[in-house]
Parts: sequence; structure tokens; C-alpha cells
Amino acid sequence: MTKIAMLGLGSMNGAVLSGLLASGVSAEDVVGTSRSAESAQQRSQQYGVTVLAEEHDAAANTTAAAQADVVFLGVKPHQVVDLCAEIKEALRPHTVVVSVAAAVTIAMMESALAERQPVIRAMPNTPMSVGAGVVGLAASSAVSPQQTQTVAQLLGASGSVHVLEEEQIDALTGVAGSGPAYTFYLAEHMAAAGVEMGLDPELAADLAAQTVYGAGKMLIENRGDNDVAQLRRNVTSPNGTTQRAIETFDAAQMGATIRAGAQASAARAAEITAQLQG
Ligand SMILES: NC(=O)C1=CN([C@@H]2O[C@H](COP(=O)(O)OP(=O)(O)OC[C@H]3O[C@@H](n4cnc5c(N)ncnc54)[C@H](OP(=O)(O)O)[C@@H]3O)[C@@H](O)[C@H]2O)C=CC1
Ligand SMILES: O=C(O)[C@@H]1CCC=N1
Repeated sequence: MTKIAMLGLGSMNGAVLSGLLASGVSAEDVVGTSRSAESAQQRSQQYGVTVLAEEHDAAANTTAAAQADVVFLGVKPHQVVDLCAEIKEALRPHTVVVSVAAAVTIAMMESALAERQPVIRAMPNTPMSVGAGVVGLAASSAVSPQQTQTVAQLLGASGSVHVLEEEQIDALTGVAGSGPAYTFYLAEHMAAAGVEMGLDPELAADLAAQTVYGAGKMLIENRGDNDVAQLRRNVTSPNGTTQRAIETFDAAQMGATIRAGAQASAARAAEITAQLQG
């Protein structure tokens, strides 16, 4: 069985772990770490895995990493290189280091790890936690096809896996890594509109959530026959209610704004990379 370490068990690594456990990975094969003891206890209860807290045990990350075949780094981007340096000596040569951090390049990680340590730069999204995620992977030259397949298989149980050139990861971040937030933002405003029109807040939130879920399900299930624009047109009766809504969105240039937002996310990733490179 593949032994897994999750170093930094917050929103993103937590979502990855939920997916791994749901896909049949045994909790006994996973050790997590967090900074604070409080968070370690909470996450341990939540997932049923051992979680070591750096606050209580300075060797938490190295202990977890030493036992692992795959190490997921789930700390903030500015912490990743230091974490690589911290675990460098504990890693075995075959252990694959998988970072989920935005903006941290393979080269940055390699600079703090042993020569030829296999490194994968991943960009998942939080719907991994419900088995409906997206993850992009870019592998260093030290990663064997078998190791890429192992990581892709681990993550593939929680979403669709796309092996890309590293140069494409920022674009994937702009569309899919940050993407769930755009959809939640849409749902927030749909629900708020319902409340403004007199609906009970709970009902409005349910209507927005179920509508986003149903539309997403149609996008996945009907995409072969209809492109997205056709699915939209199917809702839009000539001179009906939806047409008026879409005209309102177009007048506010919402399409261009959404594209600008996704591009701003990708540009921010590149900006953080430049900042980290000093
Ligand atoms: N959130 C998202 O949707 C996505 C996030 N990412 C990437 O995931 C990474 C983590 O983000 P996110 O999960 O949102 O952040 P969180 O703040 O939710 O999680 C960070 C985790 O790191 C832990 N931590 C901090 N310092 C250490 C340390 N020295 N050793 C071990 N653990 C430590 C924290 O512990 P404690 O709780 O005790 O402070 C916490 O569990 C980022 O690099 C981000 O770019 C990528 C794709 C999507
Ligand atoms: O907002 C962020 O920086 C992270 C990366 C992608 C999603 N969340």
C-alpha cells in the first residue's frame, strides 16, 4: 500500500484527503501534520488519521515524510521551499513530493531537495472533497511514468486529472483552481437576489445551490450533444424572462469580466512566483 503524508492539512490538502479516503485509501496509511495542536486535533477527529502538530513536535513534518511514498505539501506558497528543505534529509529517494501550492515552481522545490528527488507540481480544486474535482499535474524529469501514474491514480478517484506542461498550470489555476470560488460567488448573488425579491433566505440559498448543482450536472452529462452556449440557449425563450437576464448581464459586460477575473487569477500566480524568486 502507498504510504501518504499530508504536510499542512488545511482546506486544500483536507479536500485531497477526503477524496483519497472516499476512494478507499486506508486512514492507517496516512499521516498528516499541521502547525497548531488545536488544528491537528480537529483534523484528526474529522478524518480519522494521525495528525502531528509542529507546535508540540518540531519533528512532525520529518516524521511524517520519512514514512511516506507520496508526500503532499499543503502549506501556503511562501512556506513550500522551507518545508522542502526541512524534510530533505528525511525523504527516501523514491518518495514523490507533490505540492498543491499555487505559484511554486518545480525548480524552486528542486533547489531545496536532494538531487533527482521526484517532484510533482499539482493544482487541484476543493471539489476534490466530494469526488468532483479537477487537478492539473506537471512532473519533474526525475518522476518516472509509473510514479506519475501512481499519483494520477490517487487523485483520479476524486476528480479529473490532467497531466500538463508546467507552463500551463497558472492557466489551469485561473480556470479551475480558483474556479469554485467564482461559482460560489455566482450562487451567493443568485441567493441574495432571491432574498431581495422577498424569498426566505434559507429557501433562496437552497434554490441557488440546487440550480448551480443541476446546471453543473447537465454540463458534464450533456456536453457531448450540446456545447455550453447551446445549453444556455435551451433555457432562453425568445423574448422571455431569461433573455432579459442575459441582456442585463451583457450590458454589464459580465462575460468579459469573468474572463478578466480568471486571467487575473493566473496573472497573480505568476506575480507570486516572481515575488518568491526575489
Ligand atoms: N484553498 C484552495 O481552494 C486551494 C489552495 N491551493 C494551495 O493549497 C495550499 C494551502 O492552502 P489552503 O489549504 O487554502 O490553506 P490553509 O490555511 O487552509 O491550510 C494551510 C495548512 O498548513 C498548516 N501549516 C502551516 N504551517 C505549517 C508547518 N510549518 N508545518 C505543517 N503544517 C503547517 C496549517 O496548520 P494550522 O491550521 O495549524 O495553521 C494548515 O493546516 C496553498 O499553497 C494554496 O496555494 C491550491 C488549490 C486550491
Ligand atoms: O487563492 C489561492 O491563492 C488558492 C490557489 C487556487 C485557489 N486558491
